[in-house]
Amino acid sequence: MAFVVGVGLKKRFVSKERIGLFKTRLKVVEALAGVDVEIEKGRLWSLVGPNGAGKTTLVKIFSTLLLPDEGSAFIGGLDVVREAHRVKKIIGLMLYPDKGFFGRLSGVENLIYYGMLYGLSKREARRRALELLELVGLWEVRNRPYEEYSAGMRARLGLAKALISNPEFLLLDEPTVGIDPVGARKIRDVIRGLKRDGRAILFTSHNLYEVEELSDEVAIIINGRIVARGAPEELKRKLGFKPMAYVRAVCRDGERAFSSYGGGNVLAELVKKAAEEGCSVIEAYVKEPPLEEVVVKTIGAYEGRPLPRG
Ligand SMILES: Nc1ncnc2c1ncn2[C@@H]1O[C@H](COP(=O)(O)OP(=O)(O)OP(=O)(O)O)[C@@H](O)[C@H]1O
Repeated sequence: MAFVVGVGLKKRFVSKERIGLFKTRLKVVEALAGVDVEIEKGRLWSLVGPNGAGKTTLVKIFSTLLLPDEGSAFIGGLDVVREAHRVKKIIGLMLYPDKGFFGRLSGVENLIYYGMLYGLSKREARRRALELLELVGLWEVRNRPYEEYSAGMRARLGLAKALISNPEFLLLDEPTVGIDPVGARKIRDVIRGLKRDGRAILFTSHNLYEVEELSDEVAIIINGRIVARGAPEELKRKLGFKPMAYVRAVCRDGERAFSSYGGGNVLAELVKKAAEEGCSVIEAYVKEPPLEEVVVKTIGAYEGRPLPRG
């Protein structure tokens, strides 16, 4: 059994919708319509999809902040609903935006506070806080009050907070939003290190380049239903996206380009064809379709179409 398991998770929200100056009606939103999840230790599982698709709802269920209406979820064999207090000890959550910090306290003080909430002694919490501030690149500003932190610094502190209890399962909801490119790369390096350490990670991001870089498995969610899933390359093939082989060569009549859908074998054929035509190859490569194209086209294909039953 995988370390993190979700089976048939469903969640509905009922809210009031204003339909006139004084009139309201009840609106039912099916945020999750039967979602299955499996994440092994040392693996990163990404959930991608449009705004309002249900990503944060799933993150909140696994982090015990929301109860599912139906289905079950387990982390390390612990039931997320019935054993929530034990689950909280083995997970780390980073939500965007993180509202759990005290504005007047410094970064280090905020982390010490959370470390002590997790049962660390003050000395141990301080040691861990300083280690994490270094890890996420906040060492220089560790003593500045949180209210003076920029959006990117706040996001980094959110990641440090998620790591304070040395969790086995990390839930990272848009961890690089608002972080500058250099900082985002550093965060991705930290995430890679966490995977190597054997932690299971549930990750959401609208930055599909980073999703492709980090994920072992990607699930595309639309209107609370997962419509496709698999390792990035597998997902592309399943959805009919193929790599393209390109060859650039200098021929008697000038420079020519040869291209065809396919991988290494097709590339070898193109190189052979160029040589047979008396050309000298100057460049030969296979280009994968970016995950972004695959996800955007998949979401577009479902627009206005009834979704498969969850
Ligand atoms: N507390 C709530 N009350 C009513 N509706 C809610 C509530 N929380 C979420 N929803 C609705 O549930 C659906 C799923 O929301 P969710 O926040 O999970 O989406 P998301 O995929 O994380 O979106 P985003 O990419 O914008 O963060 C949306 O239609 C949202 O409006």
